[in-house]
Amino acid sequence: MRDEARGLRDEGHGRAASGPVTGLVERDAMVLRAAAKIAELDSQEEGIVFGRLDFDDGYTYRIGRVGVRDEDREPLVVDWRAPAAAPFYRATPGEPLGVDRRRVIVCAGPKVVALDDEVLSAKEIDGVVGEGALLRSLTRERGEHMRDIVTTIQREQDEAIRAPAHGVTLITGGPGTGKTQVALHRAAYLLYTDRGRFADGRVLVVGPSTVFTEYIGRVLPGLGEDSVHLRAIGELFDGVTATRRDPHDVARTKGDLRMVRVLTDLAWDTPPGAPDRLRTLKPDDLAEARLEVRRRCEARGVKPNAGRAVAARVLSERLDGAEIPDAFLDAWWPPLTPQDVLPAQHGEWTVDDVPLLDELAEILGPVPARTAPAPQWQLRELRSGTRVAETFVLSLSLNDGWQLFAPGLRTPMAASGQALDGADSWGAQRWAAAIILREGHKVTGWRDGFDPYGEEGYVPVLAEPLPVAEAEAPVEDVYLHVILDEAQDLSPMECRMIARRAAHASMTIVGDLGQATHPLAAASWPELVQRLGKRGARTLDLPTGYRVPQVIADFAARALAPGIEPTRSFRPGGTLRVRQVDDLAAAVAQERRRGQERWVVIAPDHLAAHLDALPVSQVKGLEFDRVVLVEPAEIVAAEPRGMSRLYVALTRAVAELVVLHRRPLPAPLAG
Ligand SMILES: Nc1ncnc2c1ncn2[C@@H]1O[C@H](COP(=O)(O)OP(=O)(O)OP(=O)(O)O)[C@@H](O)[C@H]1O
Repeated sequence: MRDEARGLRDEGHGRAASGPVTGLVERDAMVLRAAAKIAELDSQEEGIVFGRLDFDDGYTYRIGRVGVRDEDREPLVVDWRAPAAAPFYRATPGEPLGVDRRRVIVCAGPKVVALDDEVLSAKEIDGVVGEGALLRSLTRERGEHMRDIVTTIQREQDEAIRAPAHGVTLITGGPGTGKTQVALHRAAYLLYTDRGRFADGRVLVVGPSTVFTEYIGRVLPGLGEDSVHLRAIGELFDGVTATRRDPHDVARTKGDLRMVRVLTDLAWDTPPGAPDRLRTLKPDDLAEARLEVRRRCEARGVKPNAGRAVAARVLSERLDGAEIPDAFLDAWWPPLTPQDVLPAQHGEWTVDDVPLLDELAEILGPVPARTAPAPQWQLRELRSGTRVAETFVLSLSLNDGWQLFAPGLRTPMAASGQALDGADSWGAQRWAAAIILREGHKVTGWRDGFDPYGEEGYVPVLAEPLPVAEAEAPVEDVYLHVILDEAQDLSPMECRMIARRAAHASMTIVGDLGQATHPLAAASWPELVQRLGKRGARTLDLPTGYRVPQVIADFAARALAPGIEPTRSFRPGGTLRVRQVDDLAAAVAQERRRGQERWVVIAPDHLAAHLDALPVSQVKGLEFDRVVLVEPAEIVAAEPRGMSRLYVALTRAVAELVVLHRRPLPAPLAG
């Protein structure tokens, strides 16, 4: 397959650059496709085969990260997402699906280092080897980033990953049940099943924070998928990256649906710095005129940014038909961006501001593009053809052959990729015309001119004057599938922001009501689904925890909200220590010194900086080998859903949890 891809690339490069313009486009497409394939194959070398299924009818096949076929198109390795690979994840001794033996092949680079076999039939099978693949995977060295689980996906997880794409799929489960993993593998699965539909950024995955997206960011590329958009909630509005959250009381106000009304009033309000007099019109008259403009616009569904003409008419009527100067309108009814209306407080927007900015974008409407005509100087130069400054120019450099310069650039056009040697001026013009056409301009003739270095050259006469560079119209995010992780925490305003992006999309909603900490979190899943503008969902529950050992899970479950089932844990081992201390900082330092192990300290937000710890509000979705958790009572006291916040913090440790407290433990933990 590599050879084939390389052949394709070389053939692409070989297509004559001087041929018809379609040749160039084709060449680019071919080279790009081949490069993508080569990159995919290179990235999947490790573990290209990781499984084997032996069926009771003697049939055997191998499972891998990508499908591999021989020269006759016969499958050598089945892609893990193909229907044929499903028994690898679903067969159990109770329901073997015809599988006699499932083998997991563990590789380091191209070398097989271990085999794990599981016999699913009652028959005697020779040569069974290895320990449980899942256990091995759970106990191996962990890195800073989440790694994929393709080799050990469990049955219920597989069912959630392969649920149909359409409609709404709700995946619930306690901490560490693999919800995030399932969400990411599901994205890869959807791309595999319907690449034509979902490729090119049509799948959006939303996570709670940038720390979290950073942590999980390597999983999809590791699965060979790099076209999925992965965003934190604070990154959904273009142009703003928010990482800090507001205190819970502020978050409660900002997350409330009543903000829509507040923002609407703000959007129609007088912008700061607007003039307050126009001829005979005094401040009160202008304020009244503004209300009238709003009334008329709203009656016709015109948004503020499209209201300039209405504003001009209303003012003109009040000045006996006088024309309103552009300069006045520019200041009194300027086009506004959401950031103009809601400037950042203390120099930065918070995550809770992002849905408000997004709402404002909807209320204000797009900022009208100024359709500036080509300026006079440009038309003049295009007509005279004697200067280069702002148009293309083709010149002959003694050392480098024919070169094409683009408007405003002092270097030859990078897009053309090369200079043309050994051609006469006619051949060079044909070559240049093809490249200029690719840039969107038709050449109708050539005149004499100069290149940016003053060398004589040819300036193309273009069918239309070269337009002044305009800001490109923003590409609308049309997503066809939206995956929400930690969805239990979305406020009504955040749901509106997501619903706008998911209007035409099917959805996967992933979360755990037991970990809901937002003051306006939905009380139930149907309520959340409704907030997202959807109806009904197929629900899949993940019952088994793979992160937290049972001792820690049992302790954490004491903080679990009533009515929610605790998770049964698969992970063995684990230790838990709870210590009351006099001096928290000294105790933390002492824990940090213990052994060579890496400890992560989680503390109430207001103590975090002082203890050089992670603020408890930022650990959702993350996991660490060893956790020191400081002062649970203050975590609980800090916010209305403090107990759920504590539950999140208690369920981050994979191996060891130490709880340090000076104040008495919260009642449920002490019990
Ligand atoms: N089938 C599996 N094989 C190997 N490891 C797994 C499997 N399922 C889950 N894990 C591991 O368990 C840990 C928890 O998974 P994940 O973070 O997806 O859980 P979660 O349900 O999203 O947790 P939380 O609710 O706390 O965010 C991760 O380290 C993940 O790699």
